[in-house]
Amino acid sequence: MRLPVLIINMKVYPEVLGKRALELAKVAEAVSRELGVSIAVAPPVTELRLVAESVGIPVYAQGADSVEPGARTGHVPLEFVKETGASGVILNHSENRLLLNDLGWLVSRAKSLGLETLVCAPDPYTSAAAAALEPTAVAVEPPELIGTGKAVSREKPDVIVKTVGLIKRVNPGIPVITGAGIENYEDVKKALELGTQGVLVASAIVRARDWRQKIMELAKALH
Ligand SMILES: O=C(CO)COP(=O)(O)O
Repeated sequence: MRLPVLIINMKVYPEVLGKRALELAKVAEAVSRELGVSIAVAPPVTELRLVAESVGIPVYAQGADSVEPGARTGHVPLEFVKETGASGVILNHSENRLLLNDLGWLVSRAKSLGLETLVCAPDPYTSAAAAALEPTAVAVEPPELIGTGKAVSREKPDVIVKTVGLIKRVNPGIPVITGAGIENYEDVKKALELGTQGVLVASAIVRARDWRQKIMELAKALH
């Protein structure tokens, strides 16, 4: 992924049901082109192929299961994510947590498949542990701020600073991203000032009345 980056996690909000996910991805692509900034999208799994085949910005799966292809009803193995054309996968999101063993397995298997990995973690020490697995990037997201509109960069700047410091000690090559409650231009600016290389945003964009306006506002802070 090109840094700094704005990653839009669409989750499964009703606002992105069906083809609306592709519409949002197209708005993100247009803004990325206009501003020349790096924007990635993570659509619902049911829309992954459609979005990956239709836009020229990086598309991430919101998750994957730690299973090999085979007799696994209802699971999503990494091989199936890769085949949709997605370029990466979000792992261990607070709303979809994994066991450490499974996370380690997924990160290394993704690497061998050529898929990028964004591993989420709720606090600085867990983030440092995630960095030890050598994913593409780590995203620190205090779960209590997710979806609240209270930005991690405003409410808990110490969490970001500590995470950046710890990860530097574990592996200085792993970029730190942050998310939770990010709402406006200032929240993104502050996150970057505190040493991150991007933000992971959901509700402020997905639930905005005007997607383009909100994505523009947040993306401009990456300049
Ligand atoms: O969970 C998040 C992104 O992965 C953050 O969600 P919000 O932007 O809605 O707080």
